Amino acid sequence: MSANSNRRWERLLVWLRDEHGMKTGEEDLRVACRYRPGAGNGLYALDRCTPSTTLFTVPASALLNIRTLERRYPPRRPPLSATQLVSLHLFLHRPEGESECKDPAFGPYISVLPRQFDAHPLTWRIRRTEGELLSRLPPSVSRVVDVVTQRFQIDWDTVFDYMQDNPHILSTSSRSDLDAAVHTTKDQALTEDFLWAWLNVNTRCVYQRLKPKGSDADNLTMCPVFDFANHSPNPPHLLPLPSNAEIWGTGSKRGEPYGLRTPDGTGFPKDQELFIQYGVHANKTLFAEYGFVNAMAEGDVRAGRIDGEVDVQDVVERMLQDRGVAGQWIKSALEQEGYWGYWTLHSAPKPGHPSFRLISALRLYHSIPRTNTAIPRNPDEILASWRDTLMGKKDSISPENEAAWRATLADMCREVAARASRNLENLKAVKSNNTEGWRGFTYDCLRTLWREELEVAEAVLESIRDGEEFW
Ligand SMILES: C[S@@+](CC[C@H](N)C(=O)[O-])C[C@H]1O[C@@H](n2cnc3c(N)ncnc32)[C@H](O)[C@@H]1O
Repeated sequence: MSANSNRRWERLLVWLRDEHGMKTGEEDLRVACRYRPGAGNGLYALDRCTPSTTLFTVPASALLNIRTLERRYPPRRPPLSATQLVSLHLFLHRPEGESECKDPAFGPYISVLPRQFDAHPLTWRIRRTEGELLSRLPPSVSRVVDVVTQRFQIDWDTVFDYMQDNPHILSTSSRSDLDAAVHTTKDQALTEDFLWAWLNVNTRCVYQRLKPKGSDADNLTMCPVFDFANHSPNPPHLLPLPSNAEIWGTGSKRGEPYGLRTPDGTGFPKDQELFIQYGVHANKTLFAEYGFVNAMAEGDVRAGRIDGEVDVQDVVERMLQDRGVAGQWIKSALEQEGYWGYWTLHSAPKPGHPSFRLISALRLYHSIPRTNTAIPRNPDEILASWRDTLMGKKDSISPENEAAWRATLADMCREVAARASRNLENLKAVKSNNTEGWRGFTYDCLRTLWREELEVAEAVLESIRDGEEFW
C-alpha cells in the first residue's frame, strides 16, 4: 500500500475504536488491508486463523446504510432507496483531490474508499470515453453494462430531483466546491461526482437484513474493513457474522454490528489473502458491475472444470428478426409464457449444454416451418404442443423439431465460436501498444470474456456432435 493508504487505514482503525467502540486489539481485529496489483486492496490474515473464528466486528454506528443515514436527510415519498441515500451522502462528502474527506460523521471511512473508477465500464459510458474498449465487449456484456447504466441514470435523476426539492441539504456538504448551482444545473462534473459515489456503493455494499422483508432492496450496507475483501469464485470463503435480524426473520430498527468470520472446519495461514464471494455471478455480470472477471486457465471451460456461460440473446433476437411477422409472433409467445431472454450455453456440469430456456425458445422457433415468415394458421395447436414440453408432459414436439433445433443450435455455436476467435485475434494486435496501467488488466479481462465464449461454444458443439441428450 502507498504511504497515503497506510495512513488512511490507521486513521480508519483509530476512528472505529475511538468513535464507535470497535475492538481493534490483535485478538479482535485479525486482518489487515494490503495492496495487490490488478485487484487493488484486499484483506489479509495478520496471523494464523483457526476455523469458526470472528475476524472483526464493526459496530452498527460505523456502517453506511438506511439506519445510520435516514435521520440525517429530509423524508421523501417514496423514500430514497438505500443505494440512492448512501450515494447521496458520499456525493455530498466526496474528498477533493488527494485530500482527506471532511465529513464529520464518516470522514475516515470515506477517505479510504477508492478515489477513481477509470477502469469501470460504467465510467466509460458516462464519460463517453474508451469507445474502443466498449466496442470490444461481447454483446451480452454490453447489454449488462446497458442495464447498469440505466440503474445509474434513474438513481442520479432521483437524487438530483431530491436535491432540487431540498436545497438546504447542500449546506451539510463538507465539500468546498458544491454551490447553489447544484440545484439548477446537472453538468458533467456533478454527474461524475455522483458516479464516483454510486460506484462505491455498487461495488462495495453487502447484504444486511435491516428491513422485515428479507428480499427488500434496502437491505444493504457499506461496512468499513469488510469492504476491502476481494472476490473469489472458489471456496473457502469468509462468512458474514450471524445476524439476529436474519435468524429471527425480522428487520433491525437500529441496525446490527457487521463482520466476518472463518468458515467451520477451515483455517488460514498468516499473510494469506482472505476472500468472500460476491454471489454466484457469471463473468459478464462481474465485469459490468465490478470491472473484473474470474480468471480462467486456458482449456478449463472447454473441459467443463469451470462453468463457463454464454448468453446468446443477440443471436436469437437476430434470428427472430429475420423471420419477419412469424418472428414477432414467436417473440410475443415467448414473452407471454415467461420464456423471453436468459438464453444461455454452459460448459458445466458436463457435457456442455444449452439452458432449458434456450431449448424451449428454439423448439418454438422450429414449430413454424423456417421458410414461413407469416403468422401460423394453427397458433393454438402449435402453442399447446409447445407448452406440453414446458410442463414436462412431453419430451419433445416431434423428432423433426428436435433435429431442427439441434441443427440451429450447432449453427449458433459455430457463429459464437467464429466471432470469439475473430475478437481474440484482434485483441492480439492491441497487446503490445495498449497495456499500460489498468488498461493492461482490462484487456486481459476482455480476452477472458471472449475465450469463455469460444470454449463454451466449442463444448456445446462437441456435445451436439456426440449426440448428447439435453434437458
Ligand atoms: C468490495 S471492493 C474490494 C476492495 C477493493 N479491491 C479495493 O481496492 O478497495 C470490490 C472491488 O475490488 C476489485 N476486485 C474484487 N475482487 C477482485 C478479483 N478477484 N480480481 C480483481 N479485482 C477484484 C474490483 O475492482 C471490485 O469492484
